[in-house]
Amino acid sequence: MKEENRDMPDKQRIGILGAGTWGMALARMLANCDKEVTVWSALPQEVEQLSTTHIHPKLPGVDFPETIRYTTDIEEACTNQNIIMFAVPSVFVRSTAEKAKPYIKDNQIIVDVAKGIEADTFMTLTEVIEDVLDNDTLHLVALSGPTHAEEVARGLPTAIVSACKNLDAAKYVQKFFSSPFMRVYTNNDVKGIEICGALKNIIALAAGISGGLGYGDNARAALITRGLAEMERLGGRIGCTPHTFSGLTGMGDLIVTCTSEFSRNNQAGHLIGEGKTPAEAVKEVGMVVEGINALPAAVQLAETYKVDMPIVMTVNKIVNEGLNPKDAVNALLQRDLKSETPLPSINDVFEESVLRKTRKSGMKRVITYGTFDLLHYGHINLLRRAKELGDYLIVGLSTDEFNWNEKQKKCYFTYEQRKQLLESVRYVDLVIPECAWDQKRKDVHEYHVDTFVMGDDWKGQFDFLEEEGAEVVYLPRTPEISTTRIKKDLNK
Ligand SMILES: NC(=O)C1=CN([C@@H]2O[C@H](COP(=O)(O)OP(=O)(O)OC[C@H]3O[C@@H](n4cnc5c(N)ncnc54)[C@H](O)[C@@H]3O)[C@@H](O)[C@H]2O)C=CC1
Ligand SMILES: O=C(CO)COP(=O)(O)O
Repeated sequence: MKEENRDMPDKQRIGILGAGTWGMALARMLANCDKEVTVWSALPQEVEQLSTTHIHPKLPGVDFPETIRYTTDIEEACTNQNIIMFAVPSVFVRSTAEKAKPYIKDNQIIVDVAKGIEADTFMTLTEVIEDVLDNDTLHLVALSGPTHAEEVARGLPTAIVSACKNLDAAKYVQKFFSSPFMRVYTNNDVKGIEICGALKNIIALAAGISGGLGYGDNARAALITRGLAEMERLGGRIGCTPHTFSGLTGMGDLIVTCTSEFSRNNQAGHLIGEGKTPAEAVKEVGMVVEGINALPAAVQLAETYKVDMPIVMTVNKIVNEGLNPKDAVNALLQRDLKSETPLPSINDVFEESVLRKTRKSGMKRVITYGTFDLLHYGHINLLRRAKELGDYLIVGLSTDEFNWNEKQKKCYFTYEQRKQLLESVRYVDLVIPECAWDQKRKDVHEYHVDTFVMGDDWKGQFDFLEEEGAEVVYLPRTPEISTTRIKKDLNK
């Protein structure tokens, strides 16, 4: 981060995009901390009302400093600012970024405080902004935590997290937003922070629905705890840091949203539990209910990553498929009995920590696929050369079902036996199941693969993986040996 861009001669300045309750609560806090605050809104009547009354209709009893400037001109809000902050509801983040794009300078710090995941792209909101602005010099920060606008606007103690891959930018935002009543922490797990922010809203809908049905604190505590387990499971598969989920943006925000009378998601859920339709509930709340917006992406992510998320799925059935809330809760309770998540083994922890590292992290990951039945020196030659292309070798091992259904091939050794053999080869770091031809594209992303390796009998057939960012290498096979040959020779 170039420090000189932050050295502005006068007061520190911020342009806030969005004049809802959260944008305005932060505008008030920052203006009271002597920051120069400009608030942009897409709605001219909102700008008119705020600049004449200095009152926000959804934050009654809160007065806003007259120093705050209001505008409908996004160029004015984005020009010459230390920070530009996105505070519009998630569905408007992309269109607002498109409007702001011409006025964003290099090295700009951009903070997002909205919580959600875009429905069609499954991008988190800093990813959406990054996608639109398409400028490598920008610093994108997610600012998130258990922070109801109604309390921040009244100066009540609050803690929040400034998350950015660039520590200097995270610290800059930490300092900028620290106030006598707001304590700001840093974190570099941006994806984890944003996944937490989006998913906790869905769990809060569930908590509200439960309350609306007349269920008590026990049910709410169960939903919070099991909801957190669902968030952690998905986060773990995506590669987020486990600790994030027990932090302010995970457990903290989940607690506040599932228990507070101020929560829009909790309120909407309550109304749905009492029998209102989701549309009626959203209308009655009168502010954005992000849990509903986040449902399509959450469901898709759970299905794509094959993560069990029963609470999220149940809320989706109620909100989007018209399932009766009472029946839905009964179905949730009647599921197969199981244990609470077991502690991962030391090996799992190690694998997780390796696989979480993204490409360009310095560790080069290689993947290869095959059946590896009757493991022989030709296999070992291939595995050794594959490992030499990087630091960490993953083997996608064809399952017995896949071999039988797709290749009409029956192995001598079972999948578990073949897996055990491969795991004892010193070149192999991880064995994963290969269950379908088309999983390779997904694996390349999920395991942050740099190099895809196959024997040269497959030459040309996997070149399409280069589009996914992996280098594709075909290694010459050891000519005189193969499993088929061994079987044939033994049958002589
Ligand atoms: N309210 C809260 O306590 C907190 C909210 N958040 C997040 O902040 C985001 C905003 O939430 P709120 O301020 O509560 O929402 P809100 O419902 O109060 O925001 C409505 C605002 O959206 C803006 N808007 C309306 N139509 C627009 C358009 N076409 N284009 C651009 N902007 C438009 C307007 O300024 C309007 O006032 C959400 O993602 C929410 O999850 C995060 C933390 C706390
Ligand atoms: O994110 C929030 C509090 O941290 C706001 O949650 P609600 O949108 O449910 O009010």
